[in-house]
Amino acid sequence: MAELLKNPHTLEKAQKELAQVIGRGKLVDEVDVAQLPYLQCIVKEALRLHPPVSFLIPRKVEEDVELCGYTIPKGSQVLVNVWAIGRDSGIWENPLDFKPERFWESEIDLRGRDFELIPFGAGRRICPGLPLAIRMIPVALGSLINTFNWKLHGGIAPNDLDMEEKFGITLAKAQPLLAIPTPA
Ligand code: HEM
Repeated sequence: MAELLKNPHTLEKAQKELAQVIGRGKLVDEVDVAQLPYLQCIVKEALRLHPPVSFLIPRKVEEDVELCGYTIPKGSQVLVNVWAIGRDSGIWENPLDFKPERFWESEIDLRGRDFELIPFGAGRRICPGLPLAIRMIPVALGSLINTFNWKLHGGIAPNDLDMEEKFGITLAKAQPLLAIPTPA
């Protein structure tokens, strides 16, 4: 929601897609999501820039491993910084821009298959809540933006919205988002 309110053209584009596919003012149903590719791109882009779990569960290396020219000795603890991967300019063009369109023509998926986008982790300890989350996030977000018009509290201009983050076990917005809904 914060990124959508910071980037009103993206919000408008998502609302337009929803209006065309399910009709303005309606709640999104799980079956609608497959027909809402832009909404799905928004979810990917939000999880790329703001992964709620910024470090994966630590892994321990069971035997010496050679990886990309590095030797990782047996017994090492490996911490995977998903937050940094999502902002790596060697992988993403203009990584700090919120640009859901980067996923339009892309096959990159967030189910742990493409290591540049692993907000749910990967492998044996991948998040078991993934199937629930990837169904519920677009339903909840899509319903919020399709049934209400939104503006920032206190007349804050979109560009001035404070997006600072607070690191903890999960990543949170340092300043809570204050947004005002009016019925669509
Ligand atoms: C946006 C939503 C969510 C995100 C981004 C997320 C992300 C993650 C990540 C990154 C991990 C660590 C995976 C790894 O180290 O490879 C994890 C683990 C876990 N998640 Fe989630 N999660 C989400 C929602 C959920 C939900 C809805 C549930 C439960 C209903 C859940 C339950 C768990 C559990 C139990 C683990 C530990 C799994 C293990 O250690 O074997 N998560 N999650």
